[in-house]
Amino acid sequence: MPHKTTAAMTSLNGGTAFHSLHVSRFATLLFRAHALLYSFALFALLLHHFLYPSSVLLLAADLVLSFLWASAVPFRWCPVRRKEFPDSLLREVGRDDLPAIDVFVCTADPRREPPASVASTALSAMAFDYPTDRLSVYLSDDGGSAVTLFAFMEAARFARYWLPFCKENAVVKRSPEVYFEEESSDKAGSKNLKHLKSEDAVLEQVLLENSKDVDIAGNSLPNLIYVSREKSPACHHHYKAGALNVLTRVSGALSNAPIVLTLDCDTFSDDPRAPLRALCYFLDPSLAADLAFVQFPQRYQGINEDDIYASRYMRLFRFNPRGMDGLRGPSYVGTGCFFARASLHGDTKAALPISRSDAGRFSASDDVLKKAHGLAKSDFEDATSWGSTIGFRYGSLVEDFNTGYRLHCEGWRSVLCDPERAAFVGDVPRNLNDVISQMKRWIVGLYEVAFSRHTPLSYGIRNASFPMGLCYAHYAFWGAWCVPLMIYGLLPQLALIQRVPLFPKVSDPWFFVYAYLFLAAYLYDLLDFLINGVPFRRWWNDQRIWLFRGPTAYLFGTLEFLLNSLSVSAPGFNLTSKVTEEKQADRYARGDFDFAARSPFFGALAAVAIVNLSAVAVGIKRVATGEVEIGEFSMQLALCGFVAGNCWPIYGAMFWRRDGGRMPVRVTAAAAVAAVMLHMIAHLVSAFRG
Ligand SMILES: O=c1ccn([C@@H]2O[C@H](COP(=O)(O)OP(=O)(O)O[C@H]3O[C@H](CO)[C@@H](O)[C@H](O)[C@H]3O)[C@@H](O)[C@H]2O)c(=O)[nH]1
Ligand SMILES: [Mn+2]
Repeated sequence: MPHKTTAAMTSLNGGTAFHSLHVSRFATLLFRAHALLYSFALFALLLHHFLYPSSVLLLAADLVLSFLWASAVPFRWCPVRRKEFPDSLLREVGRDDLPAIDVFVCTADPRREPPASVASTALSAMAFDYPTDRLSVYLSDDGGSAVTLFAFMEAARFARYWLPFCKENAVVKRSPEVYFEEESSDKAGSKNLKHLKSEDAVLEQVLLENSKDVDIAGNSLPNLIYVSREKSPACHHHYKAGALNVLTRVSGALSNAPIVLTLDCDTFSDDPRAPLRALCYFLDPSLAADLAFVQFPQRYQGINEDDIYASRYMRLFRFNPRGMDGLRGPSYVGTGCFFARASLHGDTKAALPISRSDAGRFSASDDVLKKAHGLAKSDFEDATSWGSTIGFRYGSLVEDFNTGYRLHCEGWRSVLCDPERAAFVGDVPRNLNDVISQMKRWIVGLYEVAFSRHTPLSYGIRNASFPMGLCYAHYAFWGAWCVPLMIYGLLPQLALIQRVPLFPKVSDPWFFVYAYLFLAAYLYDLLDFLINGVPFRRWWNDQRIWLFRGPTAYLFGTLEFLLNSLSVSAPGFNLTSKVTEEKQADRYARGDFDFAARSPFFGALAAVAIVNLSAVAVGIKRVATGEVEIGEFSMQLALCGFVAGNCWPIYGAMFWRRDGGRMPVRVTAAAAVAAVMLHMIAHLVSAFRG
């Protein structure tokens, strides 16, 4: 397998190159050839539907599949890889001329996001290999928790030892929690967390000030500021986007750095030179004029060997961004992203390029603090453009996706910074229910963009370019996967049991269209993973989880969005827990699926699994007894065999596992009832038609 492709190297920066761009000709050509053939086959498939109509549902499934396939083409059309040369940057610019950086860290709930870990994330950013007189770290605490504030006071003291220690010993892992690999003592959940109470709940506290505080070696420390914005029932607080906008304003008053880095509370820095890498782009005059953000991919720690829940999101965070980078730039993924502040203020692009020596002046005088206080009040944004045309955008649970998308539509660009060694590392949910819940929230948020007046299908295509609009449409309608997955996961199986053939016989030439479409899609996907050095088993698990999302995250997300649209329910941000119970963690480390929750997701998943298992059993029996001819049902049999094979962990969890990760009996029973009902409906329908 060719791991390296021919690389064309272009220097984008006239004199000293701060970065380079590689276009992989081989991969591009290979994909375009594949895309051409595949689109012919898709046309043939649709033609077949019109010549020999078999089922409207299958037609609907194939139409959605075709849309999702076509909208994913731009991701592979001309992917690029970049490289940064921070040493060249330092030689050219010099440390004293680097622009100031404001780092934003968000946290929301001390029970789900242990304050010690959050503080560790902040410390890892404070310890960046960067002049401390132009580095400020802001924490937004949406939980308004006294424990978090206390943890940050301790962190401020600890920084006096930690920063010189890192620098003297050239430590690369600058998250103390990760460095010491200690289990933080209060991870198991502290019950009596006090919430801060002050007159109006806004609380801002400057914990470290560069001009005053020094470490034990006498060097100055970066600024560290704790912010807890005011929340009131009268105003929507807009979740993380609201928190980020408060930080944007508060930091604007205090330090006003031209570069802003956003981090989730679990995303620690694992490369102290990450800011320098981002600056390789921001300080390149040929890019700077319209560069809104430099995105590092989301990467994670603690994923098990085979990555059973496909937590790496290879397509989402690794492959697709490279493709978008060859267009107008990758989407914003919420963390590990450096912004040009000007782009957040909706400033005209003339405000850029960032002046190199824009050190920003930190001031925390009483006047400034008073002003900042007002900026964090809950009603400050009333009748302003915050969240609509400036700052992080509101109206979607995926504020990151929405914000990046809108910036691209406004003409800004972005760059993917994807060094070999992960620069930022975060946590993944370690039980299946959390994994699915997280994705369900994303699906709802993505639909909110899909069906807004800024829908990528028209607004996006018009404003961000045709291929960018398609990429965004692909994501925005991600939940639509539930249509083909549910239909292909149930209909052919139920029809098999009712003796209704749905697909061409093996002897029929049309059979090859189906076979080709399935195999080519699967093989190409596998190739994508293998070329990128991902072992086969991880790919296998990835496609399995994709199937599992059909009756769970995709379906429930779609239904939830529908209910929200009808105002039956309202969107909510269910925070991903960063705490895993010990037994769950053990199961995850062993690579055992965790079905312990009494979750409707598992009920739906198990129902589909039971239908497929029964179809396999009945189908094999019928073929063995000569009741049906195998050629007529071969595709239906192969399909339920394939799905049932993928469902193996579900059968284990229902029938023979005895450990804590097995499926609750109630869930299994509910699923069995649902499966029986599906069979009855199928029976009635076929009786009615026959
Ligand atoms: O009201 C809120 C809700 C969340 N957060 C913070 O937002 C971050 C992300 O929340 P998390 O529960 O970890 O969501 P995930 O789904 O794991 O996060 C992914 O998806 C989010 C929504 O698209 C992005 O914001 C994140 O960057 C991205 O990593 C965390 O630091 C939270 O503390 C807040 O500050 N206020
Ligand atoms: Mn997260």
